[in-house]
Amino acid sequence: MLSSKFLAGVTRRKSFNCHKYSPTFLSTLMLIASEKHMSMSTGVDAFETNHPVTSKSQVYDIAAGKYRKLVEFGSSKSQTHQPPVVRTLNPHICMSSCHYSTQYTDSIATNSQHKLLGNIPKYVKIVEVGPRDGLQNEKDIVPTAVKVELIKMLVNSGLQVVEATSFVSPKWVPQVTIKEAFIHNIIKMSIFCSFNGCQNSKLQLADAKDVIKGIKGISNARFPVLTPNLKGLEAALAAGVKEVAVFAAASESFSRSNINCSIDESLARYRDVASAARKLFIPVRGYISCVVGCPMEGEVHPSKVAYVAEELVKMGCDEISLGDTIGVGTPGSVIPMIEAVKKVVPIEKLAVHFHDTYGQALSNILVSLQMGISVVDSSVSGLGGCPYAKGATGNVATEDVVYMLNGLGVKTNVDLRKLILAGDFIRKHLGRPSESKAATALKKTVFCASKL
Ligand SMILES: CC(C)(COP(=O)([O-])OP(=O)([O-])OC[C@H]1O[C@@H](n2cnc3c(N)ncnc32)[C@H](O)[C@@H]1OP(=O)([O-])[O-])[C@@H](O)C(=O)NCCC(=O)NCCSC(=O)C[C@@](C)(O)CC(=O)[O-]
Repeated sequence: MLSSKFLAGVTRRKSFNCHKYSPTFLSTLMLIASEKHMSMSTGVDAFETNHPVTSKSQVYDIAAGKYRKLVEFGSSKSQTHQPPVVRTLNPHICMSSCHYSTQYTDSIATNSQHKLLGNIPKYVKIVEVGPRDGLQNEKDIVPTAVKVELIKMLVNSGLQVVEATSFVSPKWVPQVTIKEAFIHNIIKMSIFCSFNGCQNSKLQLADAKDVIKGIKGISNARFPVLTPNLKGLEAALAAGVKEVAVFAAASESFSRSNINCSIDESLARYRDVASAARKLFIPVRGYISCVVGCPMEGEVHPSKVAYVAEELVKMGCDEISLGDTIGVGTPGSVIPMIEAVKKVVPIEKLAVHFHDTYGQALSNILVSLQMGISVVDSSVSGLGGCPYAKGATGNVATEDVVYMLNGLGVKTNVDLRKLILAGDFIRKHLGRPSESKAATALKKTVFCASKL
C-alpha cells in the first residue's frame, strides 16, 4: 500500500526517478494521486525514465493533444551501460506531459491562426449528453445513485451543461416502431433488439424525478432534460428542472417511431411546450434527429432539416441541436446540411450532435466548427446507441472531443484527467471498456513516453 506520506513526498520533489519503479507501480501511484485529488504536477518538473530509447525521443503533451519534442535523450549506443540521461528542454511543458491538463500555451493557440482553422471559435461549449442519451440505451437498468454520481463527476471535470434525464412516458411501448419497421422494409435490422432497446429506454428513464432530486444541490452547472409533451414538461417542472429540450426529427418515419406522431404534429405539440416553458422563463433547446440520414428512409434532404429548425426557432427554442442520430454523416453530407440550416437560423443558435457509428464524428465536428458552430454535444466515454439502427454506436466521446479541442487550442474548461475518471467510473459500472480512443490511449501511454 502506498502511504499518503510517500505520495506527499513525491509531489514535493523537483524530480522523480521513474526508473526506480515498475510501470505498474507508477500507474497505481498516478491513479491514487489523482483519486486523492493530489496534483502530481505541483512539484514534479520532470519524470526520468530508463525505457529503451533511440537517439532522440519525443514526449506526448497531453495538454496540447500532440507530439512535442520536450525531452532529448543521449544516444542509445553510447549509453548501453550507462544510466539514461534525461535533459528537460522546457521543464514547464515537460511537467504537463506527466499529467492531464487542459491548459494550453499561446504558441499552441497561434497554430489555429492557420487559414484552415481561422474560423474555429476560441471557446466551445460542450453539452454532455451521456447521462441521458448515453444511458437511455443501456439494457440493464443503471441505479439512480450511479447516474447521480456520474453527473457529479462530469460537473467536477468542468462540464457546465449536463443533460440529466428525460421525462418521457414510462408506459410507452413502441408497438408502432415494429409496425413501421415492417412497413419500411427494414426487417434486415434487428427488430427484436429495437423493441427491447426501446422498452428498456422507458424503464431506464423512470427515475427521472429522483435523478433531479439527487443533483439538486449542484449550482455550477445546468441540467436540461428532455420533455416530449406538456405532461413531460409539467413533471419536469414539478421535479425542479430549470431547462428543457424538445426533440423533433427531419424524417417522418423516425418521428413516428420515436414519438408516435408526424413531424408537423410534433411541432404543434412542441409549440405548446415551448410557449408554456417560456412563460416561466425556462430555456428550451430543440433537437432535430436524422439530419443527414434515417435508418428507415435513408438520405435526408437538407431542406427538411432547415424546415424543422426554422419552426423550432420560431416557437422560441434558444438552441437547435442537429443530430446525426445514426452516425452516417460525413463532411460531404454535413456541410450542405449546415449550409441549409444557417440560412434560416443564426449560427450562434446551432449545436451539433454526432454519433460515431462510422468513425466520422470528429471530422464532422471539425467542419462544423470551421463553419462557425461553437456548441458540441458529446457523451462521456462514447456511451449510447440508437435502438432503431442495428450497429449504430454511441455519441462521439467527450474525451475525444476535448482532446481534439485542446490540440486546436480551443478552450472548453474541461479537465481531461477528471473527465477520464468519470468515464472510468461509468464504464466500470457497465462492465464494458470505454469507446473513447483518447481516454484509452492516454491511460496506456502516460508513463511510456519512449514508446510514442
Ligand atoms: C411522446 C410519447 C409520450 C408519445 O406516446 P403516445 O403513446 O402517443 O402518448 P399518449 O399521449 O397517447 O400517452 C400514452 C400514455 O403515456 C402517458 N404519457 C404521455 N406522455 C408522458 C410523459 N411525458 N410522462 C409520463 N407519462 C406520459 C399518458 O398519460 C398515457 O398514459 P395512460 O393514459 O395510458 O395511462 C412517447 O412516444 C414517448 O415518450 N417517446 C419518447 C421516446 C424517446 O425517449 N426516445 C429517445 C429520445 S432520443 C432522440 O429522440 C434523439 C436525440 C434527441 O438524442 C438526438 C439524436 O440522437 O439525434
